Amino acid sequence: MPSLNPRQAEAVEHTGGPLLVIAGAGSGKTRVITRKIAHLIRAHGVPAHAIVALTFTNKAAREMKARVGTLLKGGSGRGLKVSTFHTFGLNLLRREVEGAGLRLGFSLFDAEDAATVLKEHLREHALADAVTPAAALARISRWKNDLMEPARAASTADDDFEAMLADLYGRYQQSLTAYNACDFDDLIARPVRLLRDDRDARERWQNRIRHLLVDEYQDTNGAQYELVRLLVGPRGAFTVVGDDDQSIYAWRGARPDNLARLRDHYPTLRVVMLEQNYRSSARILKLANGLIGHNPHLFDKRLWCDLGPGEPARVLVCRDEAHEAERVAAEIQHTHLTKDRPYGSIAILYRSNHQARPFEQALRALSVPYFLSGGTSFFARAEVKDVMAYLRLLANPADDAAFLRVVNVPRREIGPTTLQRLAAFAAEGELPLAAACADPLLGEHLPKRQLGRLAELAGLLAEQRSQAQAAANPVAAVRALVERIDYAGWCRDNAPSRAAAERRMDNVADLLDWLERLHREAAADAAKDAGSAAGTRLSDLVARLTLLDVLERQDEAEGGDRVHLMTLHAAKGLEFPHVYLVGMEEALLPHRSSLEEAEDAAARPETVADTDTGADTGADTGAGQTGIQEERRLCYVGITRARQSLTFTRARRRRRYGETVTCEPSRFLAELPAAELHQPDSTQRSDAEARAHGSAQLAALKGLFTDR
Ligand SMILES: Nc1ncnc2c1ncn2[C@@H]1O[C@H](COP(=O)(O)OP(=O)(O)OP(=O)(O)O)[C@@H](O)[C@H]1O
Ligand SMILES: [Mg+2]
Repeated sequence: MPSLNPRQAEAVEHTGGPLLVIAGAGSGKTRVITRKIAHLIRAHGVPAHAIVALTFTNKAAREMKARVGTLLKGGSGRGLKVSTFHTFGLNLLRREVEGAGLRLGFSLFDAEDAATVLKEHLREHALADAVTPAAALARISRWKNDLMEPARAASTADDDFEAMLADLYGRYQQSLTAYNACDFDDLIARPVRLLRDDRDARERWQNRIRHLLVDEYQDTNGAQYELVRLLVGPRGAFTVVGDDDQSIYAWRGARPDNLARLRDHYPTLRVVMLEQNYRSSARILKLANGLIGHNPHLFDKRLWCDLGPGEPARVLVCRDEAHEAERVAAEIQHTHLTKDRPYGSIAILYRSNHQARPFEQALRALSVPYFLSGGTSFFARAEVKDVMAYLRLLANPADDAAFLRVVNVPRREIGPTTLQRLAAFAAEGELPLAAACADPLLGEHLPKRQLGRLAELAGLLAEQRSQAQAAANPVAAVRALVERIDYAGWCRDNAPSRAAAERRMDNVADLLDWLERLHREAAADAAKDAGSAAGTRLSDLVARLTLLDVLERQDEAEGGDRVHLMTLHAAKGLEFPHVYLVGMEEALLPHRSSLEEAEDAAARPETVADTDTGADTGADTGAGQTGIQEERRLCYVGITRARQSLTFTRARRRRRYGETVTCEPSRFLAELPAAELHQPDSTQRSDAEARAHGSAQLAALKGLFTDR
């Protein structure tokens, strides 16, 4: 098997039973997955549609599909299912709608929709001061990720507060059922429940899937663990690959000990460790190993490489965030112009989205093209949410969250009192709000004028809905609706400027075009996959759209030679020749929240003693350290993205909430082996600035030639 080392080949060829590949960053875990898929199809004749590969981001799924595509020439990979866990769950629910306790055309609620539902319940029970919707949602999410139903959550609650949240959880689930909606966590929890309780469904799926592969397995949560187990069944034909040192989703319920649990559940589990790193130079690897050595480990791993020592890593100390950004931007431009370093080979990685802004400004000022993953989501924009809400209502008339969003967009003069009466009436009759609007009995509760407005809205929705259902292309009906409500006019009247109004309409146009494209794709899929009852219903399109996060969308616009800007979370699994890991300061990385957790723990006398236990191993195992450990893993993920060069930066001061604060260097810098780090002394600051100046001149010169 070419270009696989013996261990990798062993992992690829072991196709009969359960297999775990546990290995450090850059050791070829993802390569094992793609090669194995190709091997199963080519050498074992497994049909592509009987293989399921699961990842955590849309980008990773798409890349994997593309890689397998190049390995398998000539269409034998068609029908292969590579997707995120959530997309897989959605597809399963669409095929098993009734068994899963849903009705056709169910809605997918995002975090904001879910918060709207919770807010209603909090208000109704006068709990708005007790807990925020976001905090309640986080707790509910953890219960769901641990597969705890509301009743069990209530019976295991330790105190009144937990009991109150468990009660809220129950009400929230009832609302979702009434709205015929799922939230993101349900996309995993519902399939698990279905497969657990319904033997026929379970056998159907187990027969359908001949081999299941999971990348980044360390980030699976309890529900995802169960889902994998139920899908593979007793045969256990699966391959999972992971690295406990790269587990960075504990805050979302990820359980790296899922790696260890596998051994208990599958006694025949084969474990393969990979130790050769093919990605990074020796110095980068030493830094990575040095840092992660401060964490306790589930598995002991050694990583080596034969790529040579490489360049020393640097730490640039900057005055403030603007200086940090300018220095990095200037250096990027300089190396691009003088060393022909492609912009696309460079990544700027940071802990939190808000850190991106100064870098965007600085790069723009130097006309360096860049590409930002994440940031304000396309789907968080008001105009996109408005049109999406209309879409959702057309797809699912019971979607009350969508109804409330658009009832006065454009303005219909339907006031809060009217809405409250409508809601009370709807609740009494157990009707969705949109249906209540058209109910003949509503007239007893509302004055004529208000009634007329509501009826008009209901009529509009019903009419467009039947058009959407009748049309071969439901997107045309959506376009017609946007025209009919004169959404463009509403934008003009409500945007702060004409330019802003145009931008909003551009986004709406983008959304519609995109929907059109998805519709075509879905139609093609349905034609190929005759077993799917999915078709191209509007609700499918809406659900697909909701699942695509901003990364996906922006990836489409990617292309061209651009610097990558992204968070450490988004960078997982990726690699870049040159990496800038910026904002290496306490409170940024490690993130403030993890520091607070550590402080809280230290303040509790009974746990203080525990902090000593890690001392002899050098590992950070003390109380309150789990957050810090996760931050350390994030830093490890960042370092191990780099192939050739790695540059850390930090600022001495930074503006935070409107005031300038002094910043401490990140503790992680001190944990790195000093011999591998080069810290140019601060007089070089002016150096970088001089370079920036020189670069600007060079750029101007280059421009002179290329413009002609
Ligand atoms: N046997 C090999 N020969 C040559 N190159 C390899 C080999 N195995 C992996 N690589 C290369 O090493 C790099 C890292 O591989 P890959 O991304 O699969 O690692 P990984 O273990 O999944 O990393 P991460 O933990 O960051 O996800 C890739 O560029 C890949 O093409
Ligand atoms: Mg990988």
